[in-house]
Amino acid sequence: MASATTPTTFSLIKTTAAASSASSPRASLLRLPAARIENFRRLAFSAADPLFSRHVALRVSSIKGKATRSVVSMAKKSVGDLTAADLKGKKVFVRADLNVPLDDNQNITDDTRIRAAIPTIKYLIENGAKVILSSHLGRPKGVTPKFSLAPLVPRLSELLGIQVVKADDCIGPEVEKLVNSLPDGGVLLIENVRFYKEEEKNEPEFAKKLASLADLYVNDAFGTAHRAHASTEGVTKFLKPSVAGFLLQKELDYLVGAVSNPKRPFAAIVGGSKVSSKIGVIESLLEKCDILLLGGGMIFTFYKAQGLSVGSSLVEEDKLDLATTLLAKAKAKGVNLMLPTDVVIADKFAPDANSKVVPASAIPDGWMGLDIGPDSVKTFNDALETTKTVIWNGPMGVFEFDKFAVGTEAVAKKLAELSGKGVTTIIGGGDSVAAVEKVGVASVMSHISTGGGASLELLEGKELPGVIALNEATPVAV
Ligand SMILES: Nc1ncnc2c1ncn2[C@@H]1O[C@H](COP(=O)(O)OP(=O)(O)OP(=O)(O)O)[C@@H](O)[C@H]1O
Ligand SMILES: O=C(O)[C@H](O)COP(=O)(O)O
Repeated sequence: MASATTPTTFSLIKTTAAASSASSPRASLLRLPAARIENFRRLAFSAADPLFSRHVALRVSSIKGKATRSVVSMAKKSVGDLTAADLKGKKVFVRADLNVPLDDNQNITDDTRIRAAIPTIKYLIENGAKVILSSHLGRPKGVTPKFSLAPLVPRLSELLGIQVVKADDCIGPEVEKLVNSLPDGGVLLIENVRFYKEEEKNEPEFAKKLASLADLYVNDAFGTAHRAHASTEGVTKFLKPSVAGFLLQKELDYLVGAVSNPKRPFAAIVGGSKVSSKIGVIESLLEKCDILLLGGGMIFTFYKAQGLSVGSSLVEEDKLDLATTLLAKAKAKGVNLMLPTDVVIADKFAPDANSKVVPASAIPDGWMGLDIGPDSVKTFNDALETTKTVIWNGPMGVFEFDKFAVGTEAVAKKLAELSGKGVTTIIGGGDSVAAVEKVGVASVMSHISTGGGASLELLEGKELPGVIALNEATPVAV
């Protein structure tokens, strides 16, 4: 049975580009309340976006039988589609991304990814499944004790409310023995799959061995969904059904659904170190957003492309033409692309550097820009005031140094304020998530992605191998 907070699907329409223009989904709208018809139109319209049509379907949900709102979901079979009848006594291979940071004493310093994996595991154990839980940790070359998953067992057990059993390997007779002794509703954490080089090489024989432990497969490892590895992609060839976990689904709902089909005005804030690592994201967002705010180290390449002096700020000389092209593209598309008007400059790259605020056009030689200035914060805040959807990827400055964290923290605070007013706020992973957590406003955002690389690839419009490999959801006529 679905838990009280788990949306229960009572109708599902696969909104491929073709389906959205066909008459059947439109006809099915007639049975929906007026407010939800508008929602549906928005969603169906966005099916013209090829990424949306491949990853996303319309899901009309109910909680405890009460019709709620339409939410977008991927057109992949979900763990929520499996009932107790499908799961009781079944061995379920769950791939999660439990790649959490550990300190020198093997203490977990951020358990976000463990907490994010819990709803799927809980759903499975509450429905009587035997869960074989797998993950990678770090990038080990062969068996490396410091990358063992053992330190995760106490926290997992605490969050699940049961004692999680740990295997010393991820394949082999000892693991099989532990699987066979698992009770219904039990959880076995198998060892780091990356202790075998075959994992990252996606070797079919290794995938087959992992798959042989279970009856069916759930992928909830959003953070690793951009990797075609044995435990994320290879196993799906041997386990049917292979379905999406709740976390994977939620990430796609926001990073594909809400972005392809935003409530407007839609603003994107892109920062980070280099323009070269964000080209794909900027180009993709330029197709969708109304306002694009740029910050971080990349702005100096844009300034220099416009003929400004940037002192010793970070510049990618080989991307000057690209910056000019992106500015022209934004103009042609009617996107309001805004660069910071002032910057905080430093006399060295250090936390205790001397600093001052100058207009973007007045960076002296020998000084480098490490944050956006107060005027820019105000201008950005004013621009964000009117928005209904905001996505943020990449810090505004070198936020690791307190002196240069002001711009990034101001954006985090503004997004928290907007979230409180009903604006959809999506934080796209990596350093921006760290910044939001540092400010203590993570819990108020609409969605905080658990994937750095994976969220970036999704925002670039790429398909994720770990998602593509899953079974399609069965369309249900309304
Ligand atoms: N003006 C600047 N000069 C130099 N480095 C900067 C500047 N502004 C931001 N950075 C650096 O950019 C880095 C983050 O860039 P990155 O592109 O990796 O962001 P991200 O996309 O949020 O993170 P991830 O790649 O982990 O998802 C931070 O370490 C920050 O210090
Ligand atoms: O931390 C991450 O981004 C994911 O766990 C993927 O890790 P990887 O980059 O080592 O594949």
